[in-house]
Amino acid sequence: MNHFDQDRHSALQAKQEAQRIAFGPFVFQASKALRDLGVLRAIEAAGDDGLALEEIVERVGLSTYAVRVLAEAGLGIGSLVLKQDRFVLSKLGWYLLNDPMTQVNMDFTHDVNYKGLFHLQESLVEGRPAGLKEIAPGSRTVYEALATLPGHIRESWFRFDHYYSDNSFQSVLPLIFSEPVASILDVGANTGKWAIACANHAPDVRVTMCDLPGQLAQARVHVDARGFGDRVAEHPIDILRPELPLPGGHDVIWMSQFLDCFSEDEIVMVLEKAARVMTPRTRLYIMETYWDRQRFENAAFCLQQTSLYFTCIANGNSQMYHSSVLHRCIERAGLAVAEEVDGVGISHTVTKVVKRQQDAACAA
Ligand SMILES: C[S@@+](CC[C@H](N)C(=O)[O-])C[C@H]1O[C@@H](n2cnc3c(N)ncnc32)[C@H](O)[C@@H]1O
Repeated sequence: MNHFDQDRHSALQAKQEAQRIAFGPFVFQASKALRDLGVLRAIEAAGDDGLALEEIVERVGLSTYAVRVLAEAGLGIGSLVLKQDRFVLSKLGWYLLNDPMTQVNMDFTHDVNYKGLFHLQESLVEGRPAGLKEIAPGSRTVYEALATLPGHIRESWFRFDHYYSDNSFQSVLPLIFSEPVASILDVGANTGKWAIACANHAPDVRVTMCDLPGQLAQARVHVDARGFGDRVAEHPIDILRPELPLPGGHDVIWMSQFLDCFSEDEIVMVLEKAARVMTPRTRLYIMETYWDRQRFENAAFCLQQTSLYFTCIANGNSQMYHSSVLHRCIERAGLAVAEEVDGVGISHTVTKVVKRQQDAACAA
């Protein structure tokens, strides 16, 4: 879906939008302060009558000055409306306050990215995540630091990651289990949520979780707590080390929000590792969010901006890809797309990948 083939702004709108960008950090921080310091909540509770400035002051316990600058910023931002000297919550204010997706995105932006984005240009020029030092000094990638990030940063990272994939897990299970599945290899298992979802869905299925050792230690705790310890195994791996193979013998290989963690050449290397352990009957399912496959422009916008997190914080060389890039990598790895479903969960595409027919014939 192409949402980006028109210049839709009039000159006046374009100039206005340019000022929103010029003051972007002000708009973001003021909105977060209006949310976190209780101003939006107090105004929402007053309903259509809204609140006068001093009434807000009484309810939130900030100075008149602090409430005035914040509330006036909210007018320009559009989260508040001023009616007869009373501040009323707008629809935008309601979303900032109550919409789970907006909350997850704002907290991820603030806790994980905000300070690091100051180093975006350095990251682009040098090809490394120059902003990562703001949250994990001394780490090469965010993934090796995940298990040890400060609590609130870690929490915002995981809430962001899971908000999108959790919503898709339930809807994709029937697709994966539409053919007989005895064992699944979950590459990039993270906290073990997919392994748990599979074990819960199919009473006999066995799952092997692959990830960096730090993540697997956490995943193990979650899996055991759900009582699935006997059917879920672990295979610690740094997938980027070329000499380390993936374990073989699984009917399904599952990679959810995993390949976007790598550059194109690295993706090909990971897919080649998968291809080496695939038989003609193995299905590799890739679940990703492609910005060109989004029904809503807003979703594509979120993904395009999220790419910059990969540039500046995660690893400096990956992104939320255009689907054609992933298709090219699949082809380069000697694999073929058998089926593809868009619109899974909030914004995912699930691609079923198999060995190319002539390669499978040779292997059989
Ligand atoms: C964005 S998370 C996706 C987690 C999960 N599959 C989901 O759908 O929510 C990516 C996962 O890939 C893992 N990962 C990143 N680099 C890795 C590497 N070099 N080797 C193994 N796992 C890695 C991370 O630790 C993380 O758990």
